[in-house]
Amino acid sequence: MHIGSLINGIEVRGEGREEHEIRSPYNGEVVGVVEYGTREDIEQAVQTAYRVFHETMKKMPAYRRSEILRKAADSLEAQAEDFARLLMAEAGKPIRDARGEVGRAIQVIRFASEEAKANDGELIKMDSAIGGENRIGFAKRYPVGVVAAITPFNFPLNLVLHKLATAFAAGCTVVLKPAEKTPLSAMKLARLLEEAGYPKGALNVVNGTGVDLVEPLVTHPLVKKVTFTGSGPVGWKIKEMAGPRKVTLELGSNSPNLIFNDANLDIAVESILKGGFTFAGQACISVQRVYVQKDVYQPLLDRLVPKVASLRIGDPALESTDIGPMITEQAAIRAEEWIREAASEGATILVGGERNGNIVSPTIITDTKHHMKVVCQEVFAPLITVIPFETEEEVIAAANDSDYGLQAGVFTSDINRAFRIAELLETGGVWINEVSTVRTDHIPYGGVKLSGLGKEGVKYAIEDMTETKFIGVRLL
Ligand SMILES: NC(=O)C1=CN([C@@H]2O[C@H](COP(=O)(O)OP(=O)(O)OC[C@H]3O[C@@H](n4cnc5c(N)ncnc54)[C@H](O)[C@@H]3O)[C@@H](O)[C@H]2O)C=CC1
Ligand SMILES: O=C(O)[C@H](O)CS(=O)(=O)O
Repeated sequence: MHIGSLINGIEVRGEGREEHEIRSPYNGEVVGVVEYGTREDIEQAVQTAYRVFHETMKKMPAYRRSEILRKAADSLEAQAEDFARLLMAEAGKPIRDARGEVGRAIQVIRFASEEAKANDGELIKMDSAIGGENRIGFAKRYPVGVVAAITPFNFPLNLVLHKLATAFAAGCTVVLKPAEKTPLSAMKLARLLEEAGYPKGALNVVNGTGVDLVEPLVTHPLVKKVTFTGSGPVGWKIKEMAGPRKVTLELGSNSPNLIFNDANLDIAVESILKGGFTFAGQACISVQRVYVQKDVYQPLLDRLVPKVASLRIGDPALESTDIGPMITEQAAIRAEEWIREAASEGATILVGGERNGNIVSPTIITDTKHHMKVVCQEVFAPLITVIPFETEEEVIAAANDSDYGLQAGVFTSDINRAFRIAELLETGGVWINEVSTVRTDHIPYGGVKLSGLGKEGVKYAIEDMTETKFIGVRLL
């Protein structure tokens, strides 16, 4: 696959644009070539998106947007295996996980198709206010206009769709800057959406690095909303750049998962295994800190360690592979350094801790201290720390002692405790008897503290791509 950027339905390439190879994170094979767009391409893309918003999208009825999205979902379903193989090739995602991502992406488009037809406002009970008698009031939502979308490498299809499908459902137009490590699936998706009926220029994609392209994109006067998913420092910098525009930030975390002594340990172990190691832990809600009540600390480890040790590491193309490569060797080296640093300060590596090129073996660390990077920062690698606790108060304090707050998991069979803790955890979402890593695509999703700002989840993302206008009538 050789791609450029997509502006007004035309793929722009050549004319001095730099070529970059996309290589498999697993074996370094070239899987595609991308030509980086320029600042001028950003200008053209935004101007196009602005024109198409006013000339076309504003006139397109909701039923038509819904139909186009339905067609896009059917088309993605028909090409699901091709997309899964592309995700596997460019991101190094094990094929079973890649298929899972495509399955979710299809659902995202279907949810967006339904939401395109949902109510876009509410009736206000005007006579609740003194002086409101004899009046009718509406709060009606309108699309904001041009949305700038910036996305990360780890879910290169689904997280892109969380922005593209929702913007279209809302009636907005988009300029997308996908992750430079995974632009191929984003471009294939853009073509699919146009074939399904997105008007030319409703979706524009400019490929290249964030350093080069994001500032001119998010500061453009015609951009009304910025939606970013990626790492914290970049996200908060973008928010500063975006000034008065609406901004959604979906950022990282070091998710806490709490296992009480009345929990079903088999379920907890299976869930941690999946939630801590899927896609080599490169998910922002990956299980990172596992707090286990003292009575069940050793029994949990006795069950978990052999299962982690038996995870199959290797070629993401194989159906049997559980753990593939990390996205780059630098990312794997960083994880290895953090593990070594913790070990040198007294932590115990119960399993894993080794690196071979881009691959970090699945790792469990115990005897950690709170200040260690593997505990207090986002590891974004196949690594969990397991920490004992005694009381409910103690574990709530420990879980909340974090700069992040995205999602958490609590395992207990005491429903009163479950709700008590859910109220007290400082995160955007809490699962009971499920790990932090689980996300269905229609729930409100987004962090507090340094984990982000605003919510995604189809309906919630759409709300954030609209402005509410009040319209009142005085009955004469
Ligand atoms: N809360 C959420 O929903 C999610 C959060 N993430 C977070 O994303 C991170 C991993 O993804 P990456 O792709 O490595 O993140 P990243 O922040 O490096 O890149 C994300 C996007 O920002 C752009 N970018 C990078 N550096 C930039 C700069 N200096 N200025 C402007 N733009 C820049 C990139 O080109 C890319 O499009 C993790 O921290 C993870 O937790 C990932 C997925 C979902
Ligand atoms: O959609 C998801 O599963 C997550 O948003 C991906 S990530 O945020 O965990 O990276």
